[in-house]
Amino acid sequence: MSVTILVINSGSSSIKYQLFKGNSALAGGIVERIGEPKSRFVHRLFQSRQTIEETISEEPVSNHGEGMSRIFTALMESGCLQHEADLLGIGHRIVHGGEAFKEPTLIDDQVLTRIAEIIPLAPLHNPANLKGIQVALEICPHVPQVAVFDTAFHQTLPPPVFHYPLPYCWYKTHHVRRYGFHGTSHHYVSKQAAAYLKQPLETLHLITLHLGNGASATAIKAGKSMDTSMGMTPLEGLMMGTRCGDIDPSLPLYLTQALGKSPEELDSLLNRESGLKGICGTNDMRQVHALAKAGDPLASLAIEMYCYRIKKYIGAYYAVLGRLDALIFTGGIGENDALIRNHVCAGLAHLGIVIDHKKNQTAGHDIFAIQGEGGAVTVLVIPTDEELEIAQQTLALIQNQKCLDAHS
Ligand SMILES: Nc1ncnc2c1ncn2[C@@H]1O[C@H](COP(=O)(O)OP(=O)(O)O)[C@@H](O)[C@H]1O
Ligand SMILES: CC(=O)OP(=O)(O)O
Ligand SMILES: [Mg+2]
Repeated sequence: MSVTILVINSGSSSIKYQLFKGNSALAGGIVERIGEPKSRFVHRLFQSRQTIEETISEEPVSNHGEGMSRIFTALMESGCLQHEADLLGIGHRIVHGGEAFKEPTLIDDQVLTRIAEIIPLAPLHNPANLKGIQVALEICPHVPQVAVFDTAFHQTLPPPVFHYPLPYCWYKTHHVRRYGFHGTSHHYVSKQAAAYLKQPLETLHLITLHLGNGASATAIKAGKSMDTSMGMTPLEGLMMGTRCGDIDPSLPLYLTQALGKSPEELDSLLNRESGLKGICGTNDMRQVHALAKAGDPLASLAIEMYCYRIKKYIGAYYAVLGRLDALIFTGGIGENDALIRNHVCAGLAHLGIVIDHKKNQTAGHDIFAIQGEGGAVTVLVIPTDEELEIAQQTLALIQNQKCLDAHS
């Protein structure tokens, strides 16, 4: 049981987790609605990436500390862990690493302070991520803990891409720039694509589309992020489940002046009440399709807007890359939604993007190619696995550190 890594993704009201032995996930789950009267804890055991057992508990979980204790108890009771000391390390997803963190980092007091300093840039995500580290440190003070940042992969963005056309001093004084997110996912699927195509990542020009609740597109050249649709925060870019993505920056000012909206109301409006939900009332793409099928014109409009905006980014990133070897769909929608993939790719034959409708209907857990005849661009559906990527990066860093310690 020694090479076991626990991955924690701690959000404001939930903790997601997965326990890995090597590259195999043994168990995982989620504690959600923490602090609310109706919490829910789902614990699953896996074998060959399939769930073989699922336990659901609806007892209240009052805080993150209690949530983490429940996770450890479940891991021990199900025999996945005998003792905390069986863990070689714990990897934490941290959404915002600012400019300070370009790679996975071993957590110490100084790192905790620096993550806390970045809170103003990611007020929705970083406080909850920090909380996850704090409670994991309380439960496992002797297990090495590693922070893996969503922003790290995008630290290669060139200056003309990451600067906003705003007074330059804001960058210097307030770190105002584009950072990009979902980097762990974009990085993971780009490596998977290279392995599938049997070509070195360094030779490939790729566009990766992470379409989950949050959604982002990235242009990747020679394994490096050259542009990405999210910006200083995960609000910029594509239309998302509840986030608006790109809008006229004057709009919040207009809403303040015309409707007297406060900053808090605007934050909630743009982050939680917009996107698919804002247009047709639900952020669940499956429900959007059901509504559209039943004749709801706003659900059809939401689907068209969603796909149109992705198409625009594909065109822009094609121009950035100069050549496109593969277009990659991932995330809950990208992996499962043939209709969205079809709408996104429709009319892009002039860019070499053509879909085979039969192949596009494939469903499964593995990578599959869906390009059709005459399409010069390979189109791939690749299940993302941010947790596995975090586990691998955590393990690599800890093993490297052990080597360094042994030689010092
Ligand atoms: N079979 C499916 N068909 C269409 N959409 C799906 C399917 N399964 C999940 N989704 C959509 O995926 C989205 C959530 O994606 P996911 O990557 O799980 O999100 P998160 O960003 O929370 O990790 C939701 O909009 C959900 O409706
Ligand atoms: C950064 C971000 O948008 O993450 P998520 O998709 O998990 O909300
Ligand atoms: Mg996800």
